[in-house]
Amino acid sequence: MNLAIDVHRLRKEFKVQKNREGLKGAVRDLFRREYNQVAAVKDISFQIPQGEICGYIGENGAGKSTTIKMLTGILVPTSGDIRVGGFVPYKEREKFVRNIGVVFGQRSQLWWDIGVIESFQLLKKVYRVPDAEYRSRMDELVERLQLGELLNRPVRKLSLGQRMRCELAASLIHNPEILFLDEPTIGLDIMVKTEIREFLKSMNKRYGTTILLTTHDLQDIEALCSRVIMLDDGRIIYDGGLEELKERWGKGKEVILRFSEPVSLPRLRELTAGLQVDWSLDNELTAKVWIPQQAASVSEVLSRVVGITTIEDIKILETNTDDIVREIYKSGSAEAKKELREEQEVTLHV
Ligand SMILES: Nc1ncnc2c1ncn2[C@@H]1O[C@H](COP(=O)(O)OP(=O)(O)OP(=O)(O)O)[C@@H](O)[C@H]1O
Repeated sequence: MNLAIDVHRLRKEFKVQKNREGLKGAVRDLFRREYNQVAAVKDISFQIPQGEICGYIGENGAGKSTTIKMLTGILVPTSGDIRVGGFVPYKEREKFVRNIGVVFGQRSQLWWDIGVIESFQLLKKVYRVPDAEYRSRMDELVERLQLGELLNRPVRKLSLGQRMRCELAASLIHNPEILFLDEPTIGLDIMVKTEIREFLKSMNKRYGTTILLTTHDLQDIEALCSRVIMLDDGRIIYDGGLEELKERWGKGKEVILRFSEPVSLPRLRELTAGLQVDWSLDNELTAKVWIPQQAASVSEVLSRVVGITTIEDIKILETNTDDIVREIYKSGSAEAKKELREEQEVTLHV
């Protein structure tokens, strides 16, 4: 397996100045500064194979940006090993940057006062992209990201969504193997978010571009990532498939059924006797059933009720990823949460 990103026991500590209290303390600080060491990333290890789109998530201050800055060579790690595209990012800067693209949603890599196309031409020179390659690449990016009308406008005159489309194009001018995206959809409306997600998916498929995506928007993760790495207080608390995460931590499913004839709660409960599911009625034709993860499957419940009358419509609602991830953040550990749930199950069965 070819690895795009290979990280072993990566650590970053920052030296933070201590502020002593009061005026006396402030004066003493002027003469003799004291410092604390703060660990932002604490000995994390992970590997990302070429061509994967991986979500890198965590609450504010978890250490995501610090990791991305080390992976892109902006920060030097305190300890640990990193290889990105075969390079040690902070050592082999010039060769290394030709392999990667970076988009920081909150910061621009384009020159504010000049036309977008001029920024692109400058980046072409920085990355030493041959003319023919640049032309065919630009044709593709302009078409896919609908940049035609934006090319001659200065960046400061673009809307956020227009600027983000240009930022993406800028990060891909040199066809990098690995793309780092830090909050690429922040502040964008749903239409632009969707366009950007579709674009990223197609780039990944077409060129096998590896993407590491940092985001607070879990819809980005759902749309793009098969894998997610979850960070809390500088440590990895989950690294695995998104579906697995949902299966492991989802609490159950709610199924809404619309019947062709009136149904009663006692009848529904009687039909599903023995399954620990919970029925309620919205109106005489519409019933809701909550199926806890461990209690029964949707098909078991449906097979019991299917005979009573025709089912006109079925809607299955799963616990959404936002809820699952919020709960894991709250508990601080995916493992701790699992133990907690197992405990609850034991209590339930007693
Ligand atoms: N240059 C720095 N000097 C001191 N501390 C820093 C520095 N950069 C980051 N930190 C601290 O390291 C921790 C991790 O910060 P980081 O920016 O990596 O988090 P994050 O997960 O990207 O958060 P957010 O979602 O808010 O961007 C925080 O406690 C932050 O205050």
